[in-house]
Amino acid sequence: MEVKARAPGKIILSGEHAVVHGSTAVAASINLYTYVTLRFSTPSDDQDSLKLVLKDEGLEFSWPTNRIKQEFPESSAEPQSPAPPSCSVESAKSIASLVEGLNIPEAKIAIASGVSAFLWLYTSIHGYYSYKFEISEMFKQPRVTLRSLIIASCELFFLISLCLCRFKPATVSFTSELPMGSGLGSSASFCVALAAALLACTDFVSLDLKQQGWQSFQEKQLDLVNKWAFEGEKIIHGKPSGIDNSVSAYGNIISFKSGSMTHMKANTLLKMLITNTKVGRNTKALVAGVSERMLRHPDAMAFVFSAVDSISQELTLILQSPASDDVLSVTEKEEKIGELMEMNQGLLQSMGVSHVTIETVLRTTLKYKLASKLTGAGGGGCVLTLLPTCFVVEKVVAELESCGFQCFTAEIGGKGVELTLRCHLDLSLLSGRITVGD
Ligand SMILES: Nc1ncnc2c1ncn2[C@@H]1O[C@H](COP(=O)(O)OP(=O)(O)O)[C@@H](O)[C@H]1O
Ligand SMILES: C[C@@](O)(CCOP(=O)(O)O)CC(=O)O
Ligand SMILES: [Mg+2]
Repeated sequence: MEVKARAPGKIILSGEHAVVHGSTAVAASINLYTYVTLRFSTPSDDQDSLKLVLKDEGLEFSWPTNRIKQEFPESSAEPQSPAPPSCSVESAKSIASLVEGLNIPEAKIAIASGVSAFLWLYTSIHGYYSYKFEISEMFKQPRVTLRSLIIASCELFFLISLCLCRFKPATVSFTSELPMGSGLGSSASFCVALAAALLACTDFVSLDLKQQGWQSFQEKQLDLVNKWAFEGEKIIHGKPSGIDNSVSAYGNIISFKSGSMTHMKANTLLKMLITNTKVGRNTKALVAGVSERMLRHPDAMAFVFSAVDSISQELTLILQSPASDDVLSVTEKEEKIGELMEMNQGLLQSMGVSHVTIETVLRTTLKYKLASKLTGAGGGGCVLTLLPTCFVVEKVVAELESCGFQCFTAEIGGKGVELTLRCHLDLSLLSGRITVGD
């Protein structure tokens, strides 16, 4: 049995950093995903360890399940509510000890926080919920077919093996279309995809085993995926606002303030060029830098955050206004959005999160009368450029790429996290190998 989940990355149209301090921000999902495949071991695998495979990095880690049990001795307390707990100091120490022994190459040390978030979500979700043990609906159907029998037996076999031990041996593999650490929310999509795959195996989530292809979660289940992913983001970001995991979980375009969000179907079709400066940076350090600046200049920074809030609120109104609004034509809307993006960029500069390469992108796109702003934490990473309707993009892309940057466009505002199940079963009674749902 294999569970595969995919969770999208995001762009922030306005409000990054300020959103951490309570301002409104507007973000949209993009059609670039992190994929996770979770496969619990079967007796024939003869594997008593938890394996993490980071395909893009060419890295593989593994922990014997006994070692994990040693670090996380059984908790006698039953969970009072399904709400996820935060990582305690004690658990953080256990995770650090599990990560320490891995000898992650120095050049790739940034992924240590991702590995820690992985261990936290894996051990917590395992320890917190019981695995589902329900006989397939198919048995209740009047017509029992060979296919329904195979799926039901497969399900039963899988569930029995899951229930036998607390930290189940498994292989968890990740691959992503998102450049890591560049402002497109790879950390959040990593946590959302993982939380979704893990929760899909618990009694909290019911999925249609008969359905092929990607399927979405019900709203209540999605809320839980989002809450767990937020706990994972805390391990990577330190102090996340929650906007990245929310947009990755729910998709769409969202207006987000202090944990509450408004989902928007954009009535204005926005086309954005994304330019990756390829300058690596770390969201945790940048967020901490803005907080320190706020401590040094609380009054001035309060005005900056309040200005960002107004920008995001105005942007929300424009995005929500009807498509055929006679008052605001498409061109007027685009001009207003571009201006708001430029104003936001100015405020991000005053927060100290721009970068010389970001400034180069801004200068280059301005030559073509295009408005741009950094997206995500800044300090390098990606820049957004609004492409007005009918704009021919080739020349500006060529100029940006001649500076060594990488340009691409992405569809925005699509679906959030989704998953798919694959069920394999060897039936010794039958001579051949039968694979169901593959
Ligand atoms: N596919 C992945 N595998 C392992 N770690 C990941 C993966 N994607 C993201 N991460 C973790 O998230 C970090 C990047 O997050 P962050 O600095 O917030 O940038 P962003 O979210 O914009 O990509 C990485 O350094 C790593 O620790
Ligand atoms: C800077 C911030 O607003 C967005 C960070 O996005 P990213 O990790 O750079 O993709 C932080 C947050 O909202 O948690
Ligand atoms: Mg991030």
